Amino acid sequence: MKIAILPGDGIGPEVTAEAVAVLESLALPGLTLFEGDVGGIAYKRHGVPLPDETLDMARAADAVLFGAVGDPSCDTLERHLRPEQAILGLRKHLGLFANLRPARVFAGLEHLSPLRADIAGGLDMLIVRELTGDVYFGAKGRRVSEAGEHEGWDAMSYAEHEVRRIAHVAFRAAAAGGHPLTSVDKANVLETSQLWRDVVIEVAAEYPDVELDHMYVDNAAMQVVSHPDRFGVVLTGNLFGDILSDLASAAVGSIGLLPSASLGERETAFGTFGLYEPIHGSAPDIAGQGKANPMATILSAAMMLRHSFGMDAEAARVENAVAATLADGILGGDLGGSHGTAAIGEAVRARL
Ligand SMILES: NC(=O)C1=CN([C@@H]2O[C@H](COP(=O)(O)OP(=O)(O)OC[C@H]3O[C@@H](n4cnc5c(N)ncnc54)[C@H](O)[C@@H]3O)[C@@H](O)[C@H]2O)C=CC1
Ligand SMILES: CC(C)CC(=O)C(=O)O
Ligand SMILES: [Mg+2]
Repeated sequence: MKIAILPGDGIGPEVTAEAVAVLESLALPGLTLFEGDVGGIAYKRHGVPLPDETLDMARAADAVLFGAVGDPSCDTLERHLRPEQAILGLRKHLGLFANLRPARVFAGLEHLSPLRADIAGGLDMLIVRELTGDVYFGAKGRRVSEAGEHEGWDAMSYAEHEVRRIAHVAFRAAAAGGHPLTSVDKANVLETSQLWRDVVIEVAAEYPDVELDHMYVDNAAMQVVSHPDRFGVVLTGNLFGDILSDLASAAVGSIGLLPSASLGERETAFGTFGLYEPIHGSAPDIAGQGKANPMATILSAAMMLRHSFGMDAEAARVENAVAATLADGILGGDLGGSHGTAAIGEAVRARL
């Protein structure tokens, strides 16, 4: 089992180190780790945010553990050289169109949520976000209008096959768990969303046991914090999924708690090839201070064990250790505590 470790920028290396330590302490037989440069650090060392060697390393691996990319000193670079292009490029080149972002309040940990405990207790949803299409990957540019004004533009589009394949992922997840499925779009305004909705309705015919409803994204944002219990599986596009998952993380308690799995169609000898990363970014405001919560990355490693290595028991072991750490009040600053990155990682390992 080969894992490519891509720590990236800011808090990426700090949180990745703790997740790697958790994986190593499980003493899994035949585990080999390779490390590569990605993001701003790669730009500074190699002149590009996603060097060919890094992409080749990811391709040769059975799974990728990714930290985060983003560096304020790179924000004025031409867009194709910016650190964020590395994660977009990895997703696109590796065909990782299905992003799973589970958000749940662990039983007994409702107090970590800013929501009222009776509302927070109902938060247990899986956001299935399309990851290689939408406005993030459309044509974009600058132009000058007839009036001489500068304009920025980004094209939003989805092709039927892109919607169909992510819809199947979401319907399968809903069917397997007996959950309702909510497809989130903005079909009242966007043609891209109307096509999305039409295709989702078509796919629904193959899953007669899944209860499907459609919701506009603005309403969905409200419902995530007012009635989270009405969501089981949430199916949505790249842009809306990005925003809704940060919102869901805040409702859980912190963005430092939400993991993700990015999957495609490639199968390895061990499971489905995937890239695993926390949903947060490089958090430049706390980088280098040992303050970052590594739990989202540790939980991402647990998702790797489940999806890429078929190790459900080990995945549950890691998830239970994180829940026990939280229950014991070992909290980072993001959750009102004072524990640092290393202390949290150590506490999780002690509870494995
Ligand atoms: N997948 C990726 O690599 C992503 C990269 N980014 C990049 O990261 C950089 C910073 O972006 P922001 O919008 O500030 O989002 P961010 O997620 O990095 O940070 C947002 C806020 O959450 C806090 N935070 C994030 N992760 C945390 C953790 N593990 N523990 C404690 N607090 C945490 C940060 O301190 C900050 O106050 C930008 O360059 C952005 O483009 C943003 C999102 C995803
Ligand atoms: C940096 C962006 C491209 C990605 C992002 O915010 C995310 O995937 O959550
Ligand atoms: Mg995001």
